[in-house]
Amino acid sequence: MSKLLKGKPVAQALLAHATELTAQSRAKPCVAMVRVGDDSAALGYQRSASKVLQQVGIEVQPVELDQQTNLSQLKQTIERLNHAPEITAILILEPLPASLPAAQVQELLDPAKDIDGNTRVNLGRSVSPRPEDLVPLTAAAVLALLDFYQIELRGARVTLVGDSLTVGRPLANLLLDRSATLTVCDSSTTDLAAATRGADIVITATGQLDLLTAEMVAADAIVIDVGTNYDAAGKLRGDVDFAAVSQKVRAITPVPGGIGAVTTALLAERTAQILSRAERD
Ligand SMILES: Nc1nc(=O)c2c([nH]1)NC[C@@H]1CN(c3ccc(C(=O)N[C@@H](CCC(=O)O)C(=O)O)cc3)C=[N+]21
Repeated sequence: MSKLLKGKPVAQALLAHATELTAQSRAKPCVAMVRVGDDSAALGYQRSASKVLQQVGIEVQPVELDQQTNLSQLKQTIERLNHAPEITAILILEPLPASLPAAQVQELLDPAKDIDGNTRVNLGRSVSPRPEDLVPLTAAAVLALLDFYQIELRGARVTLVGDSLTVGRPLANLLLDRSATLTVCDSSTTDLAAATRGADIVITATGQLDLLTAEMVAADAIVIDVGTNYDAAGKLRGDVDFAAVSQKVRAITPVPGGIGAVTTALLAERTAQILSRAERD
């Protein structure tokens, strides 16, 4: 049985900092959460993120729009939030309806309020990140967890499975910035198992249930599961066949209770930081 790399203790440290900053601020930070339609992944994230934000004293303003909302209507809403002084940060929940191009919609955000780090400006900052940058949030959560458990990246053979614009690409940048020896795989990779077997650290961010099986990993590997999928029974599961892989490897993140918990805590810490910096400057 491997060591469990739990997200909870990582999240606790981030949430304690968020609580402290929020208590010191004159105004109350507020996150606008924009949801279009009723997708279950968007709803699930809205629910867990709202709970965590409110726990540390951050207000949440849900902005719930009809499934039929068009791009120009959504643009109006986002521009209003960009200019609203009481809104500290804006999160546009994905997936959006197919009629709305997600990358184009995220690009409407003021990069200074783009808490999830989806605008091209914030994506670009992942190439050479500074501590105050809003680099893509889930990618930053992976680094926060690796750092908390003092997992060395310099010279480590890291195989990243998944090259999405929201997670894989920025995460690749953050890993390269730490001098990892990086392999990036996607759905076109011809021999995925060869790439994962040779890795000291395997990171999955694909949205494919049970993509990573025990035969695909070395016994001394560290496995980081960024996936959030729902199985046939409606249970939250990652990309990794956890039952089998956790019997074999050195260390592994659980789902739930792994990267997801760090992501929501980092969301809270960042929001508190935006307001506290604005009040200081
Ligand atoms: N613009 C945008 N950015 C996202 O980052 C984004 C998104 N849209 N849409 C949906 C997916 C999914 N996602 C999750 C993050 C944390 C948990 C999370 O907090 N999970 C907890 C438990 C939650 C539970 O038990 O339901 C855990 O893993 O321990 C779940 C899912 C972010 N996503």
